Amino acid sequence: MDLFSSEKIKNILPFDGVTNYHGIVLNNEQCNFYYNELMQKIKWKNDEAIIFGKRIITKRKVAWYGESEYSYTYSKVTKKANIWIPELLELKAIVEKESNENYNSCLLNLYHSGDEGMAYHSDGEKMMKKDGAIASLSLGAERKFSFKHKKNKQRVDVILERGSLLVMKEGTQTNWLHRLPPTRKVNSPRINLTFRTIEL
Ligand SMILES: O=C(O)CCC(=O)C(=O)O
Ligand SMILES: [Fe+2]
Repeated sequence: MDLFSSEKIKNILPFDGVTNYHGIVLNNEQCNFYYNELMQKIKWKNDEAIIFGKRIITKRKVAWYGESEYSYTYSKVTKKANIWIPELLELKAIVEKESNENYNSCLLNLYHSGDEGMAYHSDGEKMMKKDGAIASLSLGAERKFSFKHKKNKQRVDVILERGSLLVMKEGTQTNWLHRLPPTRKVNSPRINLTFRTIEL
């Protein structure tokens, strides 16, 4: 983060957490380039999860990447990571510079249209660095993203623009849930990358 860009960075949570919206960090050309590369090169798979004891397959596609083929447990199902590809390392470098943090893994989500989303949750898996930053980079369609306070249920919405960066930091996962609500207004795909630190 440099002195001049810090003006546009703001904490969107009113209390009990820091989540900084950095605005657009990739130009139009970079957005098109990485969107197309990731669509083709990522090993997209439908996600499996156990919800209320039942195994479900999501319409949304996902992929985990990192420096080794570590196993990780997410939504109660254990999966194996893929090794970084050059395009992801380039994006990781951009995000690390902008957020002034380091990451060792990335979860990618592909929402084919507005009828795919993600329900309220927080990202506090055992393997994740406690209260570590999670940097969320968005490509493709713009979507609304919502936070809900775990105790008083206060809500905060933010529009995640194409090429934008949102960094969830201290307090966010402990005190707030977040979701990507489904919407009828969007009928084109969105790719989201969340860079994280996993303790291996
Ligand atoms: O798609 C998004 O913007 C958020 C995804 C998310 O919350 C997650 O992968 O944990
Ligand atoms: Fe999340």
